[in-house]
Amino acid sequence: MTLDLNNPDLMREAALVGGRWIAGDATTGVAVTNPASGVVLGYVPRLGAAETLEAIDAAQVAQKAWAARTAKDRSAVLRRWFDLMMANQSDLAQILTAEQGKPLAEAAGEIAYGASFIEWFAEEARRAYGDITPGHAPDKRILSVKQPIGVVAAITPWNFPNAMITRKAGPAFAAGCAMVLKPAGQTPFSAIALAVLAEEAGLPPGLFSVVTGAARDIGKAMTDSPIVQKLTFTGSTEVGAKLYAQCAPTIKKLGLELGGNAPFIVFDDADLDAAVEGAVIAKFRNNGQTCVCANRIYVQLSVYDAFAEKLAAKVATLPTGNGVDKGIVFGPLIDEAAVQKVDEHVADATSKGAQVILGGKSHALGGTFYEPTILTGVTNDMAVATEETFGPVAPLFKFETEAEVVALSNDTEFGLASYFYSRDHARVWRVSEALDYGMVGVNTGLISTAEAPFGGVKQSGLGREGSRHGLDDYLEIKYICLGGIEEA
Ligand SMILES: NC(=O)c1ccc[n+]([C@@H]2O[C@H](COP(=O)([O-])OP(=O)(O)OC[C@H]3O[C@@H](n4cnc5c(N)ncnc54)[C@H](O)[C@@H]3O)[C@@H](O)[C@H]2O)c1
Ligand SMILES: O=C[C@H](O)CS(=O)(=O)O
Repeated sequence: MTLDLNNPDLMREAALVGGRWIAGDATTGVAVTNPASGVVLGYVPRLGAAETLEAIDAAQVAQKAWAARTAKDRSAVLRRWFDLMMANQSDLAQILTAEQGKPLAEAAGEIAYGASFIEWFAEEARRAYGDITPGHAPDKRILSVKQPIGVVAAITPWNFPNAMITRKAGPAFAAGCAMVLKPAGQTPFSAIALAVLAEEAGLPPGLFSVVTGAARDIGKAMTDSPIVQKLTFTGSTEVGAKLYAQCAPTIKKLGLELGGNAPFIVFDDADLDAAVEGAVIAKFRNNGQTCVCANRIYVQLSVYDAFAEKLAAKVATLPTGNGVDKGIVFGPLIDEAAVQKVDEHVADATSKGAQVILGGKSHALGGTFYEPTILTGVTNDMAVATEETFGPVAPLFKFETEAEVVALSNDTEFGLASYFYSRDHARVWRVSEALDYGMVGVNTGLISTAEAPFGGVKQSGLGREGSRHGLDDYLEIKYICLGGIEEA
């Protein structure tokens, strides 16, 4: 399938291994399909352990030279990469929509968001400060310097095929590391397009590899390799736990951005219209396929009916369709398994007494399109209360007191994002501090930005991506003790 690209070279049916491009084809390669139409977009090579080890070896060589360059020099290359991403934003968005399904406007937004991590870490690259600490003895001086971890392996998901990569590549290259990336099998072309632009920006050969193909084999080669000093993974908690265990024998540093089950709380003192706007973003962005999506919507009793009515009225105006068509808000779900999970959650809820006030079934468009759905009368015994739906289902729970809803919100093994609406400043402080999550959105449903430390607690992961903290996850602190400094 041909896309209408200004820069056709960005849509490359190939993987990048240690500086060489390996072509994919229909006979031996892996097909990549458009979730809106089922049409095959193209093929990427089915690579495995051998090519992964080749990429790791090349990364080890390239990383040494890259780390030896000045931070200012590395910063300039990253800045050029950012400029190229923005100059090619329309093409990158077209590729992203074609393989992931999100509407073009949302895809273009992801490109800008993804590029912002490269921009941010182009600036942070020059601020990996060390310390000189007042010593404990007159003949000694205590220094600490920050140095790059080395070769990093990255594995990323399909739901944000651009930004989940740059959120790792930005700090990694800024710190002086090299990266071997395995993108999601559903969305490799966005990763490949980033590599094409990285080469053009001046990233040296071998520093960044994109290995497509057999996930388990590629992942095992990454986790087994003693050369790989860090694994950074974004995806499900289930897979994250497996990779965590696989990294243990070589004591790798880990970055884990895993699953979520975000509560979205509407107190009776909230601005209801603002809360509805926030709920639409927090619940339905990327068709509900984000790790920080509101998975449980708790509404205080006295405003429950008004909120439910307003939310349904708003969502009913938002169109579903092919993401390339103008004005579309809801694209397809990524695959049939995603539709099945959404259907199971809706069926489970209604079988236990929930009511469907909007949607509730596959869309008339067929395929993997699903009607945006709002459920009322939802209770804690339903699957939507404990499982990540990862689709366009807004389950509305009732609550009476602040203490009750904080306890309900925290009753999960996840701890990524949380949200609440209230105009009582004392309550804002109390609830922000009481929610057991890595991130809290107060009177907003959209919190993700390069300037902020993105990440979770409990089984939602380890580490932070973005902010000034994000660079530290790719640096080691080296302590240098200077002795023998005798008095003159
Ligand atoms: N915390 C975050 O920032 C964040 C962001 C996006 C998605 N997610 C989570 O990811 C999940 C959805 O994404 P997904 O379906 O792509 O997740 P997934 O865990 O199924 O896959 C993620 C990546 O891991 C790879 N993978 C799967 N099994 C593997 C194995 N055994 N060895 C090596 N690699 C393997 C996949 O090919 C893909 O590239 C949801 O749970 C969502 O919450 C979290
Ligand atoms: O799926 C979760 C990603 O982290 C998306 S975002 O960073 O919240 O846009």
